[in-house]
Amino acid sequence: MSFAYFTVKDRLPQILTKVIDTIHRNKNKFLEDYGEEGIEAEKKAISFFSKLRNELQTDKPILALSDQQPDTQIWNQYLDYQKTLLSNGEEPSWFRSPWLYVECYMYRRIQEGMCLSPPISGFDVFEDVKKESFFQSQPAMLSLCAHLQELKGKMSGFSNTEVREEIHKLLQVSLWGNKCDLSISGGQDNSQKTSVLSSLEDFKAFILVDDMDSLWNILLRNRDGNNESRTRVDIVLDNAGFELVTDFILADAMLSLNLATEVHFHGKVGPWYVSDTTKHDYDWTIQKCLATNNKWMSKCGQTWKENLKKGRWVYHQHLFWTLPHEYCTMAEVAPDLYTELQKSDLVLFKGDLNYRKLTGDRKWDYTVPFSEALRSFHPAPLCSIRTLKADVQVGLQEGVGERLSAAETDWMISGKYGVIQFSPVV
Ligand SMILES: O=P(O)(O)OC[C@H]1O[C@](O)(CO)[C@@H](O)[C@@H]1O
Ligand SMILES: [Mn+2]
Repeated sequence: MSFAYFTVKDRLPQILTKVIDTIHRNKNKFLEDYGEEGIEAEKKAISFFSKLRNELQTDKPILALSDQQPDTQIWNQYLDYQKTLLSNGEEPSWFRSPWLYVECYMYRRIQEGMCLSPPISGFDVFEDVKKESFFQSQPAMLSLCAHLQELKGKMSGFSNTEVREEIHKLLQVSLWGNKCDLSISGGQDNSQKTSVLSSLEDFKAFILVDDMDSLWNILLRNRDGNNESRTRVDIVLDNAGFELVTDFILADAMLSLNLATEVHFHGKVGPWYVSDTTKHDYDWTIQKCLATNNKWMSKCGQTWKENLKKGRWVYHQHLFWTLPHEYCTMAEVAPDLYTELQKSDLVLFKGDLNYRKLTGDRKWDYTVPFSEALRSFHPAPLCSIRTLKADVQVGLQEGVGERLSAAETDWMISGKYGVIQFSPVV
């Protein structure tokens, strides 16, 4: 049984069941906020999601979206396109369509279900689990915040070698932070319990592609350049919770160590793949850090808030990140976003889903160069920072993929391995 099949058959219905439970559990909140209308909406949403789960489990055709959102038409056109790929008038269905498309489609249908259930439409069905995962990983986050503040205290005398070592560390922390997504665990707790910093050396053996020095060469230019030089780094965010805090720590360090002058973050417009970061999650996380009674963490929160105010950090959102499209179509489907990314000196793509979209989720040979798998997607020098949770991997040395496959059947989906994989503009 392929991982794709297992996902659609077991994991996605499980996530829908959790969504239904969550809405049911919040019934009183809806009653308090909206009275009887809130209760009616709760019923409507639950019946929508039960029906959706049934469509999925019985392999019904993929339906066009019926809400009126800015991306509705694009989704429906994409469905029409999927139809053209099938011969003899067959209809795309849940089990007979590409995994990437079906999985994205399910999350888009969840948005549709909420959208069609006013007045509770603004309710984020994954907010509870995202918050819980933040609180569960708080000890691990605290130790990272303490580490960062300590670093700031001593970095003024740092040599480039020391700075390099530090940024390598924080890149790895951000990589392993990607283990903590809630979609792979079907919405179950998957938080970080221990400090990653102390385990980095042990984990090194699991980094299959390590291009950290290519990033370093870009960042070093800013540090060594004159004061007027500007270096913009973009981070295409993945999960809220522990991973987001590791990304904040990395972004903060890049500014503080004078490796970048501005960091631009890209988040999702709505709830996505359970734990993906929305604007609300982003602001909430900074606010929560700021308000804790731990002095290191609250100092971090304060700095991050100021960074936003002063424009050193910028938050962006774009519909494209929640479309099913692979990134080689970005220039055509979302030219404005492509142009925005072209302004960057380095774009970091966090997480597994981004990797699948970068490579088009194809069955590439393990040794195909990353730049080739990106096809025409080269807006700026870019890097994927991702733990392996889906069966696509390129850019490995000859024989490595085969050796791993022989030794561990689940090496591509366990999240145990990771890559920090760079592509220049070619
Ligand atoms: O949060 P991430 O790293 O993008 O992981 C999400 C991944 O989890 C899955 O749902 C299961 O592997 C994939 O579809 C997806 O690529
Ligand atoms: Mn995710």
